[in-house]
Amino acid sequence: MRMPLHCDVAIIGAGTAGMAAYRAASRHTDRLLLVEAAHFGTTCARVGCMPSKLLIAAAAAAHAVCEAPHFGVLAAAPVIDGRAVMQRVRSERDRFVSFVLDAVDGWPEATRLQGRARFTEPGMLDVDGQRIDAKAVVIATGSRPRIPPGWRERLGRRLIVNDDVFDWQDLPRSVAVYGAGVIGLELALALHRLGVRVRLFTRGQDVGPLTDPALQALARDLFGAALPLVLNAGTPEPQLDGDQVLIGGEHFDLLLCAAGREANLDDLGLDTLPALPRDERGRPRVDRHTGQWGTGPLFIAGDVTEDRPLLHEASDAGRIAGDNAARWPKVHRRPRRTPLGVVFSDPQIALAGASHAELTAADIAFDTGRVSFADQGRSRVMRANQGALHVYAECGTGRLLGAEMIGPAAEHLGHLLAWSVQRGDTVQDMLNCPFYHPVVEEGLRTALRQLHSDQHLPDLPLEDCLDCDTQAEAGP
Ligand SMILES: Cc1cc2nc3c(=O)[nH]c(=O)nc-3n(C[C@H](O)[C@H](O)[C@H](O)COP(=O)(O)OP(=O)(O)OC[C@H]3O[C@@H](n4cnc5c(N)ncnc54)[C@H](O)[C@@H]3O)c2cc1C
Ligand SMILES: NC(=O)c1ccc[n+]([C@@H]2O[C@H](COP(=O)([O-])OP(=O)(O)OC[C@H]3O[C@@H](n4cnc5c(N)ncnc54)[C@H](O)[C@@H]3O)[C@@H](O)[C@H]2O)c1
Repeated sequence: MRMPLHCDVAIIGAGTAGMAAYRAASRHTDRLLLVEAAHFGTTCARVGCMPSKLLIAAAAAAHAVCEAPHFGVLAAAPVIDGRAVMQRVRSERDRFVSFVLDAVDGWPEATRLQGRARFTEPGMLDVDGQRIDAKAVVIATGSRPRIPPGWRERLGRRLIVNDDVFDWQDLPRSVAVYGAGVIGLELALALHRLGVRVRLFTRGQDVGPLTDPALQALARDLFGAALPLVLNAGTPEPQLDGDQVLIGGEHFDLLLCAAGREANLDDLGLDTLPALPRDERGRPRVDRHTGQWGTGPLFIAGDVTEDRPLLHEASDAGRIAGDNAARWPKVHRRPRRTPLGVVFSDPQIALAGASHAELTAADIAFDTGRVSFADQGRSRVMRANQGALHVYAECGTGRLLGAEMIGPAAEHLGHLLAWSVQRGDTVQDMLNCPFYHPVVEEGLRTALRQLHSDQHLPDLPLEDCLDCDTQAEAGP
């Protein structure tokens, strides 16, 4: 039996959250252990954010060629060299991963351990036979794709998940995609634009994360026109037919399952610990300002918590958890940022601040400012004049609460809106800011002006407000 390793903080999982936890904890102690079961390099760099955006960039290049004739620029239909597309995706992906690996390699070797960690009792872990005795533990084990029961057994290697896509040597001829959440939507659109025969199936009728019913309906229309989409498919029963997958009466080379993700919590030996608080859906009930789970020296961060599973959130949560694990028992409460989510589809989607669903569920009285991009000047110039933006502000004060949009430049407008929500701006504060011409942001100004006029808030003194009505002063 090997002697246990003793440390102040053990971190399980070397993804974005685990690495942030390691960096934060290392400011307090060098008695650290970072345990990784599979690959160092993070989900984001290896099989998530970065390679998916590389594939989307190739799809955008192909789409631009298809669009060129609409501008009077004649171009032949693009020829997609699938091997070259995937070569660039893999080599750029490897470059991003190498930066992460360089960071990990820069940390003392004695603080890194390869193996699968499980609790055997509070503060005690087993990593493939090596015992670890830790004063505090951070769980940062991420998540994995959810696969309907029986699909793996039935379809074998014809069933794939996002991880598999980015190791392709060439593009396949056809892919059925199941799940129209963020991953399904981004990958299905990219593959479709790269000439792969795609059909996107979704269990219900929602496409992407928009919660505003009018915008969700618009998303269904826009994406239904952009690619073959089957709504309300339930949970289909795909079959293997020769070397093809048969789903919805159609054959495909592959079935890409993008039906959400499951937290990597089940194989951690948590049953050896005193009961930990969970919500009604079984998710960890965590104080997101401390990262503490329960009352002892146990912290948890990143996608494993199923709370805003995004890169910047995993990084923030990891930092808070690692810092507090090392400070234990002196736990500090830290602020969190305003929610911001972006989908890199075309058109893009953004959610900033509180969503329509959250405002409605919380029974908050809010007004909505709306703009359609169909006739928005700059959007039309670019032939990107699709979609709409809804901005939500508190009744009575005009304080900006949140926004949802599908349309051009959503990744940028989403940032402006999230920053304004976080600052506590009112609609008037935003209208007081400069808007250049001609830019997509002018669409935001239209929505804000409509919201301001609908809210019937008293005008500010004229010396404080350039936009305020001068009628009263001017007289009849
Ligand atoms: C296809 C895709 C695209 C995405 N695109 C974006 C995007 O554009 N923008 C964005 O903000 N977010 C995006 N995300 C989400 C983002 O990648 C995640 O939020 C982030 O990577 C989560 O980091 P994490 O540290 O929680 O988990 P991970 O990075 O997954 O790290 C968890 C680690 O824990 C390890 N582990 C698990 N169990 C154990 C164990 N028992 N012992 C030891 N180690 C263990 C795993 O091997 C893994 O390395 C995307 C995700 C996917 C899948
Ligand atoms: N651009 C980005 O920032 C980006 C890109 C990709 C992923 N991500 C992050 O990764 C997370 C995971 O992405 P995702 O697409 O896996 O999740 P998701 O929550 O966005 O979508 C999951 C989809 O699967 C469906 N679904 C859920 N349970 C199902 C079941 N049992 N059977 C069939 N369908 C089911 C849902 O209805 C939904 O359409 C996202 O929530 C997002 O936070 C972000």
